[in-house]
Amino acid sequence: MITTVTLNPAVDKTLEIHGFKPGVVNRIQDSRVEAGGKGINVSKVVKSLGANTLTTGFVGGESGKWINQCLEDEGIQTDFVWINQETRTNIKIVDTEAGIITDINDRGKRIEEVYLRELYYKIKQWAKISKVMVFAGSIPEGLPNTIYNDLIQIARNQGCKTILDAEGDRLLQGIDAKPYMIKPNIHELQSSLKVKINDEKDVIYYCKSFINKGINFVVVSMGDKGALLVSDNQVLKAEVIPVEVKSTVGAGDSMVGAFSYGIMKNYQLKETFKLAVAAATLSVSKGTTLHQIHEIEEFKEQVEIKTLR
Ligand SMILES: Nc1ncnc2c1ncn2[C@@H]1O[C@H](COP(=O)(O)OP(=O)(O)O)[C@@H](O)[C@H]1O
Ligand SMILES: O=P(O)(O)OC[C@H]1O[C@](O)(COP(=O)(O)O)[C@@H](O)[C@@H]1O
Repeated sequence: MITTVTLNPAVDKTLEIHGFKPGVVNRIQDSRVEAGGKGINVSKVVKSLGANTLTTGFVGGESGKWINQCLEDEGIQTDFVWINQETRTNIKIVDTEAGIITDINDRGKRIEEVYLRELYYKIKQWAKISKVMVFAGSIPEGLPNTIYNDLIQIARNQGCKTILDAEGDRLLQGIDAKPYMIKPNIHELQSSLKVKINDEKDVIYYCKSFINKGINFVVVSMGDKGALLVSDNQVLKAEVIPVEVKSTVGAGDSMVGAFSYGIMKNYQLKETFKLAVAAATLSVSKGTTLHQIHEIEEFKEQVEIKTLR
């Protein structure tokens, strides 16, 4: 089983506006709401691939109940810690004229110590029966900066392989706990390390520094420039598959979902990378809803992976 942990889930509200402009009245053409947050999106992809998945983290209020219900309806097992505050709503504005997406993410409500203790307990229990555990997304106020480091250690001590998708200090602190895999996007890599990345050689250089710290492999997604995978003895590059973009929200989460699946199944890295690019491409062209496995498989045929080293 694959367990995903979202410390800061969200109701994702997407607004499609043709020619969005700040400072004037904008008219919405179309809108939709989805259960979101990085780990939750990962679970949706795992479910689409046909594997069992459970999702945990903090939720509360009517939004929390709604998220929980959506996930259960999709066949995703849930075991959230229920807080006495409302789960956040994140707004995504899709400008259908310019093809630009603007994310407006709420910070999320403060988490009290008592809820954190409950989460630690749940992580330990689920890690015992999970092959892979995914930690993804921002952290709400009230949680220590070392939270991902602590949780990864708990999961690893139970024999679970871990994946971390975070940014800034949370990513760097988490890396010290030696997760099996990390997946920053190129912007997160730059901002976390406070460096300017000029080309692929730079990406590979920084990924190698993580490998030297005990990470098994690093995937850096680069939006419409594709993705790089760096391990101890391989550097792979995936080209992007040109598609009509519906929304890039959750594209990286789809990659992580497919990687967690491939790791659980002990697939070859190259094979898993193909699956991940296919899942991300499908998400870009159709959004972060549940997909059919054959739709992912169809894109997989088109994925080209080059071996750089
Ligand atoms: N415009 C696009 N067209 C086709 N594929 C895309 C596009 N943007 C992203 N992807 C695919 O999704 C993957 C993850 O996207 P990225 O935006 O880097 O992730 P994140 O959501 O973490 O920021 C990319 O490596 C690529 O395979
Ligand atoms: O926890 P964060 O960093 O605020 O991100 C939460 C948002 O990220 C998402 O998981 C999408 O991921 P990306 O922004 O990486 O595409 C949304 O579902 C959610 O609103």
